[in-house]
Amino acid sequence: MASELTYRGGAAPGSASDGGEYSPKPSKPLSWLTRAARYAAAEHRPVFALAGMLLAAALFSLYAPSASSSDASSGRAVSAAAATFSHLSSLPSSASSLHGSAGGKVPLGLRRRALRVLVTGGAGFVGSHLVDRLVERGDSVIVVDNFFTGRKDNVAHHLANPRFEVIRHDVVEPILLEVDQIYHLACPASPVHYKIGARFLLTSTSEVYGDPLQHPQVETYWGNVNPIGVRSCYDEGKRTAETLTMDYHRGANLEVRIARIFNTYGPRMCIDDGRVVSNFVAQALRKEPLTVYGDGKQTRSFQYVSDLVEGLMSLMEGEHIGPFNLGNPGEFTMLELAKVVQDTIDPNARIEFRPNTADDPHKRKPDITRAKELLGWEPKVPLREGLPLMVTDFRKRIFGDQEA
Ligand SMILES: O=c1ccn([C@@H]2O[C@H](COP(=O)(O)OP(=O)(O)O[C@H]3OC[C@@H](O)[C@H](O)[C@H]3O)[C@@H](O)[C@H]2O)c(=O)[nH]1
Repeated sequence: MASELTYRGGAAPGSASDGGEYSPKPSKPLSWLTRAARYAAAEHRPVFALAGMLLAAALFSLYAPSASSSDASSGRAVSAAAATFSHLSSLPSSASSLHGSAGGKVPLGLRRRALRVLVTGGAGFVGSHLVDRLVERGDSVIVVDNFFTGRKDNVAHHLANPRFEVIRHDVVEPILLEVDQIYHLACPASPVHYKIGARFLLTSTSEVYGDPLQHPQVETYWGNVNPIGVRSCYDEGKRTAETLTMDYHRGANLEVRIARIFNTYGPRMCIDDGRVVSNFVAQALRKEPLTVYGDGKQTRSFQYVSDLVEGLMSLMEGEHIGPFNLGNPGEFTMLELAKVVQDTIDPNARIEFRPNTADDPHKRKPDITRAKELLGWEPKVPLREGLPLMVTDFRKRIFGDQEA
């Protein structure tokens, strides 16, 4: 079934490995024409040359509409959440151009055309904040979410908006959608599933650095990950997703972007999924002790969700593939974080030490030089300003509106 929906572009070109012949984005677009003409002249077969020209004209007219960016619907690439990676790598090289078709800079004075944007995992914590910003700037947004961890409540305020759609769907299954951009925030068992023409942004993670031996972490660092440990499915899963994303870029000329997201917090975060900020905030509000794992001296860098959303959008709209670290370089030990939570919610909140989990990274802090220079992005909300905003939301959700 999946394969039927996968690739409808004609015969598969050769793979990149078969003698380097396959070049998804030919640097000399007319070289084939010269070769064909030489061949036709040498073989005295003008009829074949004529047929070749007709074929080229037909292909051009087929492709031309998707290259236009002046019209929202004609410029929209057909995106089919269908392909397995092996199928996707056989897409024709003309499926997308690297720059400009899906976003990009708009000259001053011209109104930016509205895009149709797919956000997988758009009912989740980060996804729903991203959806808010995309709707706000005038785009049409389609959310695909299986609601395993996402919540309808997170996007309920958009349901009456004709520019918003939500589809209950697991992204491991094929789906056909027409979009310009794809923000892939869902974290499925198997990674990218989209055929293409749309620009694809993978949300990877700081966990690709594992328990890092370099500090702070720069994007060029390859990481220190235990391949068989209890957290490997997440770490290695995201590393594989990065690999496949880049393979698609190189092999199928897919337009891609990769973000490595560091610890993020804010309103709408899952209350009970065990992350440290949500745990501490919920515990302090419920008058329970704050559970500090290990000695509490391990560090993390905490980014407010609106900063992350701005970073993701700058990455999607910009011209650079990445990977880019998106995180707040402000570094805290877990004991320091507990202190901020005490100061914000309840100075009398007790701390209880618990055994730490296996392979817990000892420290983590993003080097964001690359994002600053190439995306013009840096976080703006310090922990002590962002945390109270999250606390207001948690208070409402834990105790109900009346006690907020
Ligand atoms: O109650 C708790 C929970 C967690 N912790 C500690 O807090 C630290 C952070 O733990 P979290 O589970 O919040 O987050 P982690 O840094 O381990 O992973 C996170 O990082 C980057 C994201 O991409 C991942 O999605 C997210 O899991 C760890 O050292 C953990 O041991 C506590 O001290 N107490």
